[in-house]
Amino acid sequence: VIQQLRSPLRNLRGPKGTSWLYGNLKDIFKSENSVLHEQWIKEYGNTLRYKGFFNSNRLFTMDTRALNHVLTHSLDYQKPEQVRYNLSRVLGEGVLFVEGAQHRQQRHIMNPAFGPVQIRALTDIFYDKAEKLRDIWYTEVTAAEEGKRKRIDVLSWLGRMTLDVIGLAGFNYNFDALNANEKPNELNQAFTTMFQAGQQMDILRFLQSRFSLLRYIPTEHGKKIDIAQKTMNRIGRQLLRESKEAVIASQGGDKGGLIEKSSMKGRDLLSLLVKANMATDIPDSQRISDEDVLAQVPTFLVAGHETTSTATTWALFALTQAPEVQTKLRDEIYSVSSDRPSMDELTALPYLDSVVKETLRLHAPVPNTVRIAMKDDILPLDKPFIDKYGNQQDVIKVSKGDSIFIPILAINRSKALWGEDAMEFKPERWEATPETIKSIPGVWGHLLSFLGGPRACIGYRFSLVEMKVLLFVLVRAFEFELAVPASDIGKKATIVQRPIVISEPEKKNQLPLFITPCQRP
Ligand code: HEM
Repeated sequence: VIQQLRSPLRNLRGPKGTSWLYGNLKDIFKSENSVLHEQWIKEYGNTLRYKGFFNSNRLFTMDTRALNHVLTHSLDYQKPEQVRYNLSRVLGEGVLFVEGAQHRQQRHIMNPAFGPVQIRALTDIFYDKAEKLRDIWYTEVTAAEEGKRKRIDVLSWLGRMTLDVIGLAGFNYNFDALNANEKPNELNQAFTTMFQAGQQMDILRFLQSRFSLLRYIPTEHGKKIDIAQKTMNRIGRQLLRESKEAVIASQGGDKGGLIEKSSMKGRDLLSLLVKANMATDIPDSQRISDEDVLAQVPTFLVAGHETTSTATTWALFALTQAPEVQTKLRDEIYSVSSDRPSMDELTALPYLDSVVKETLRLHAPVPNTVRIAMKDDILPLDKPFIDKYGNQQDVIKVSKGDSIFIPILAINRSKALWGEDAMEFKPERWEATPETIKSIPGVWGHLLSFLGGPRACIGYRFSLVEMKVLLFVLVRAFEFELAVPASDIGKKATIVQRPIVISEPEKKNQLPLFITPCQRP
């Protein structure tokens, strides 16, 4: 209460809360991502406040200078305590969870594993799994009865593909999720339990995330997470042990052979991380503990699996809605003679690049995130705003504890930044982009999709190459058509925004497509 009374955000204009407990959050949750925020911008301008839990004030600004300040000062703007609690239940203290010096230390050790050279070495894994998916789809659609077309839920298949990829590329573990006849293996089951539990919200969980004393109350949901966590931990330790043994063996056994940080040759991310952490040419103070290394296994799974499969699903959706784009992309792909171009050849394809950028712009898989101010601060602005007293303000004042919404999707599709056609899927826009987007503080492509600053997505290169391989292999082999009317496709607003068929709510997330093998000219 005191924090709310002293917060300068109370002087900003914005909508009234519609619930004493949820403020405007339920309305936001009920509507499609960003839609309500975009209405508020029209009503109150670029900088406003809306109501969060217990009607607290939350800052919402589209000002790219202010957002840049928040993202680049990651020590002063951290993840909210309740988000961190929920993350830690599922992930342990991985890089997605930790803050401050521990985060800097983990990122420092992990960054090299995500460099272009390391991702190049993973490209074969992407191709192996993309081709396996292509062959499965081919068998499914050609086995359909004469005259009947088989609907394929591309979202779930792409999810299996990216799970297999992150298993192998992340820590040399074979989920074999693309093997439809096999029961999901132990780690897959544990991960699914955790992920589903992580997405559910009830009143007790909500209160537990806010009030630490309540965390001692045992719940069914908590028990499930505990069991899944034990499985993940056991398998994680085994993978870590294997990685360490492999590193030692590759350096000529444990007879004092020196491990150079620059000699990273193992392919999977965990091995690279283990190698970098065991390197003899880094000071001990830079090393991270085994527990911290272990926490990266579920972190990679959660952060790197659904995000990429969702992005590729939206790319296929967009292609079904723009047949001319699909044809143009296929023509470009056909111009490549090899079925497996190298990572460099793939990244040099301009239209494929534009399609991927445009998908990540308009269908950002993570549509927003939130930060908390750790101290009183002043955010610089590009453009002044008018407060609720009608006065012009040239900066935004925030106080310690204030919550700040980071509008990834709203920035990605802002008409002020991208032009009047910002809501349309147009890969051609990337041939000549407006100057205004240069102010967007994103780590890649002037987009906020992977965020920016020290907490930007570490896996963006991994994801881009994986998406490009998938689109190359799939669009080369098939034509895609939506199996339901486009107006029946909606977006479900959770952490990752996935498609739903509005008329089939019981099926949860899905994207049903008709897939036709194409005849190469
Ligand atoms: C299209 C795919 C992806 C998207 C859109 C995406 C998006 C994001 C975003 C928005 C964040 C910042 C979240 C926040 O701080 O609130 C993030 C962080 C992160 N991502 Fe990704 N991501 C993708 C793929 C991946 C992949 C493939 C990996 C790993 C293999 C990965 C690993 C991570 C990690 C470890 C972090 C935490 C970084 C830190 O806090 O230092 N991501 N990602």
